[in-house]
Amino acid sequence: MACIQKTLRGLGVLRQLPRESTVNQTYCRYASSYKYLQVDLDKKTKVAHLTLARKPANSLNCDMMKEIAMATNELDQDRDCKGIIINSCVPNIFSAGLDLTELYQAKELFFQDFWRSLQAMFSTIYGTKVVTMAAIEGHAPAAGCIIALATDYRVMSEGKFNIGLNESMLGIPMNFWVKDAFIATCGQREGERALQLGQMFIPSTALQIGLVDEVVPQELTLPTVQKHMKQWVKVPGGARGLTKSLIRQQAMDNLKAKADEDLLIMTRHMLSQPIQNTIGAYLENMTKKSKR
Ligand SMILES: CC/C=C\CC/C=C/CC(=O)SCCNC(=O)CCNC(=O)[C@H](O)C(C)(C)COP(=O)(O)OP(=O)(O)OC[C@H]1O[C@@H](n2cnc3c(N)ncnc32)[C@H](O)[C@@H]1OP(=O)(O)O
Repeated sequence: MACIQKTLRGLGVLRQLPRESTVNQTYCRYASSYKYLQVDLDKKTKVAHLTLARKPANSLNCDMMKEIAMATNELDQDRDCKGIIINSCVPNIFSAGLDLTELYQAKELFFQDFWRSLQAMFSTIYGTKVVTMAAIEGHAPAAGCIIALATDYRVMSEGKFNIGLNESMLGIPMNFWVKDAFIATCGQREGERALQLGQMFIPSTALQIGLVDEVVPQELTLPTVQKHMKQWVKVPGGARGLTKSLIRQQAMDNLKAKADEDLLIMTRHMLSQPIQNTIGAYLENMTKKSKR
């Protein structure tokens, strides 16, 4: 975990985090400092629920990504926490991805903070030693999919939902750590196809390509994740955690070593006029759609 904290500090995201939860009860809430999350730790089961709570679509603004990194880091350090379930309180939407309103016409300094927060959110979830699982009860495009990809196990709801990395379709070129996470999960061939095409998948196809581990009726999504979590946290934490680090350390090291380069490249792309025009047009379409 020292490694995650170092990365977060390096990325300028880690501020003063409370070392321990303030309430010493069986069911403990870390709520006080979070605006866009609900974080509950059940000290009996040692499982936390980190619920994305930014209506209307859980689009990830800069502050929300910082909160997710901080909450994950806080839980990682809590001896009473062995597992984190990430879910959403917005019906039918896990997360709509990056907040396009913050990306549109962003100033360079703000964008840098934004992108570092995205890097930190991913690396904190990806690098935590505790078990992480995603209950995807709705759409999970782009950065919504990235949150899910960073976890250890993903259960998605049946229904007319989409998950995937549609960046190419938005004119946004893929970057290395998202590509690596996708390929580590779905394989080289699927990566070549899905990432170039910016493909989004319905739940059954996401299951076929290994992007999610299970698809179940919506009302069973969270209970299914809770059931798996119960099993995973029974495995001796030291051995499991070290095994997880062993598997993920190379990717973590790469991200740390090349975070500045990633930021430079993405700043150039994301603030370029063609991508800004695409984001502007996309936002206009979304506004028109919601007025209908
Ligand atoms: C580049 C390197 C690789 C990866 C690094 C990470 C990069 C990631 C890039 C991104 O994440 S870009 C964002 C991509 N996201 C999307 O393309 C999804 C856009 N949204 C949708 O497709 C839909 O909103 C939905 C399928 C998620 C939900 O559909 P529906 O239930 O019909 O809701 P609405 O479309 O009416 O949306 C409700 C509400 O939320 C606003 N909204 C939705 N998505 C975003 C967003 N990404 N940013 C900001 N705001 C968003 C939408 O405008 C509506 O707002 P109202 O005020 O009109 O209610």
